[in-house]
Amino acid sequence: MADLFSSFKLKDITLKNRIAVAPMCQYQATDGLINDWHQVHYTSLARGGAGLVVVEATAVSPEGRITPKCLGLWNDEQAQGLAKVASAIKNAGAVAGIQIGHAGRKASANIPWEGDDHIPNGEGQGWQPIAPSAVAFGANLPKVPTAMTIEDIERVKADFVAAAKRALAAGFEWLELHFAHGYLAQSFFSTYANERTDQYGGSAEGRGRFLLETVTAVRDVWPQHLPLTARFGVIEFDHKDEETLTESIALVKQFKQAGLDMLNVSICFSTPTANIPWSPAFLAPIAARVRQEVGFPVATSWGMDNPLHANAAIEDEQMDLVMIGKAFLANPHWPYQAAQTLNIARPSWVLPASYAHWLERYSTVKAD
Ligand SMILES: C=C(C(=O)O)c1ccccc1
Repeated sequence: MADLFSSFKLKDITLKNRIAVAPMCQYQATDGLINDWHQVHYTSLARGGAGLVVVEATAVSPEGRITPKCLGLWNDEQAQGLAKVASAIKNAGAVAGIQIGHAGRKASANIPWEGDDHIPNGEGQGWQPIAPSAVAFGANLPKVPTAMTIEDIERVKADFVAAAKRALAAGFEWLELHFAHGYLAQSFFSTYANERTDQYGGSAEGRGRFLLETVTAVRDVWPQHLPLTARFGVIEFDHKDEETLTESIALVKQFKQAGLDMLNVSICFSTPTANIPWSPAFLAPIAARVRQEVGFPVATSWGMDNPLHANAAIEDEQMDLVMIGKAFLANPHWPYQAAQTLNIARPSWVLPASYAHWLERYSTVKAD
């Protein structure tokens, strides 16, 4: 029976444990380029003992950024910078992953601690968002986006393909498509956002077409021996959950047929009216249902910070990988804390030798 510290092989990539650092936007970039913040941030997380580190939502085009301070992978200079991050993650003993996405109607926003709202037209570094339909998210993101033409749709799919190629060239070995959290791909599938009457709207098949075509197009350029994954919201918590789950799982089955290797199960975040039942491991049963019905590996995050919950989710085969987010910001060595909590032998050795040696030696903790 696998546990949190069992290895995990997906395609030709083997993770040393089931702990992944979830992608978490840092909002520290200028023109989509990394800087010292990202280099230190990801290197320190990778040294913390996780098997996989997934770099934050990285935009496939300038208008695909959530905020002006988001990372990008739409040019070679950005890829060259990210190559240093990928190398540092791998040198620290983790697999280097990256999430690529497009923010859609949630784009052109101020960073969370500077408003977390759409940048007013004509002010600062804002731009006009694009989306499946001219329907605003609402609340703090009231801008009405421009409805995408078929040419726009083709361009954005090509942007995903180009970003995937750049991620590969930069040395990443794990790719996650950002299909969650009310961003562009999620919004194509959402009836809250997609009012199209063409082949990219209407039925669940029509609303899923952009996502499925993007998986197919990226799979064609992402090597078969490397994991291609997606973070996808399968539940909205809007009192229509069974309908959303049923439609979402049917689409995920098509993703699998198109070559997706794993799903990072998340929340739709397509409407400000959702009532999310925040609680420890609350998505684990949802992840287990996707894993069971689709028949491929899943991960999830949100409330998985307790090592006992994370370990149980793996032991009980609810999921194959646990995505830990905020807990890593509070403690970059979370795997060491988890190893102690789970009574793993010589827990300090989940960390690099330069740390493990001192943590284990001259211990002042009286052995039982
Ligand atoms: C910045 C986010 C992302 O990149 O997905 C996000 C947005 C909403 C909730 C959680 C995370």
